Amino acid sequence: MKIAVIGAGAMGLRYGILLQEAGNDVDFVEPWKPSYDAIKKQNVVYVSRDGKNRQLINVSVYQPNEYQTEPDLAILFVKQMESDHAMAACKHFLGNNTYVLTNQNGIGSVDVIEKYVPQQHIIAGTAFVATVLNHPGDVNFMGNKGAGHTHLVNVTEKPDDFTKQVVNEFQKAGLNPTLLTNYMGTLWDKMMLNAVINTICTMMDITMGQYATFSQASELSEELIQEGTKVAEGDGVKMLKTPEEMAAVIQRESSSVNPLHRPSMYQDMVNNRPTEVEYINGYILKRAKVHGLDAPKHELLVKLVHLTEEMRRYKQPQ
Ligand SMILES: NC(=O)C1=CN([C@@H]2O[C@H](COP(=O)(O)OP(=O)(O)OC[C@H]3O[C@@H](n4cnc5c(N)ncnc54)[C@H](OP(=O)(O)O)[C@@H]3O)[C@@H](O)[C@H]2O)C=CC1
Ligand SMILES: CC(C)(CO)C(=O)C(=O)O
Repeated sequence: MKIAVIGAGAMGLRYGILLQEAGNDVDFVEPWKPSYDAIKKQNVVYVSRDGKNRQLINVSVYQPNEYQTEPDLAILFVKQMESDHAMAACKHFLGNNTYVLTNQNGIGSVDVIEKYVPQQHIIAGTAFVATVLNHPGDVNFMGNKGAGHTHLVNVTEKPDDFTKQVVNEFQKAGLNPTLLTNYMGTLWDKMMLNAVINTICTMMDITMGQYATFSQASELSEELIQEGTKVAEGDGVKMLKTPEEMAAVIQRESSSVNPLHRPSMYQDMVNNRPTEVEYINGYILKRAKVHGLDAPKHELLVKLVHLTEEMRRYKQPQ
């Protein structure tokens, strides 16, 4: 399969390299100039696992304006707030048959992608996969080979033959995909995990494994998920799991799958970037307001994350 990965950051590199190793023809199209320059100069990407066994992987990287190949599949893996800019820069190579796939955190980018490709050609979903970008062109895959899993779902909720081929390629690449047919339920499911783990680990400056050792972790996770679930129900979304089941997933992902990981929101916070909180807890809040519902716990978390973002200006550089 001809695949163009839009965004050669942490997750773009992880998916692209794994799909390349599984035999696909993968190019990286990188709108972020410092990353493009670094990869082009090195001519390779440095890949380590849990910070060890650093290897060199050959990749092909292009800037959007120089890329003229029409891929079967484009995978969008930039931060939510970069989605529109990246899609606009890449629209010239998206052909009538190209599908666009996103596994970004939070909810929002499908609305952006719909401006550029028809709904029938959008595969959404989520990544239960932890990755850290040390520097442009230098990535750390957290977890052992084959760690993590993905959920894929058509926006139309009608899986077609091409989507099944994508699932097959994800399987070969060790991305452990499950094909689902509940579009919004799938996105909300992962968003609830991020609304707990990303936000709390960022605020508390802790790893996922450390959160799992908190004596009231399950209770706290469940409270936040319950509040979010009421909003999802107001939106007519059928959640994939009960709040109890979701809290158990968070506990398992934190204690056994990614105990050493500091979620991507934490990485944004310490690197002085805006976080994606508005697409996660902030999304819950926005939908609550539409339905005249309250979501005070998520509202507080959003404010605290923004407070921390703004207060970085008083911190001394390390
Ligand atoms: N990392 C993870 O473990 C996971 C991430 N995700 C999701 O995947 C998506 C991509 O995230 P991730 O791979 O972590 O992040 P990236 O590695 O792509 O991005 C990290 C940072 O790199 C810089 N950057 C990258 N692309 C651009 C650009 N086009 N323009 C300007 N700056 C850029 C920005 O930092 P700066 O402003 O400092 O230049 C950015 O915040 C997000 O939606 C994320 O939530 C989902 C599951 C797991
Ligand atoms: C917590 C994790 C790795 C999901 O498994 C994630 O989505 C992130 O770091 O943003």
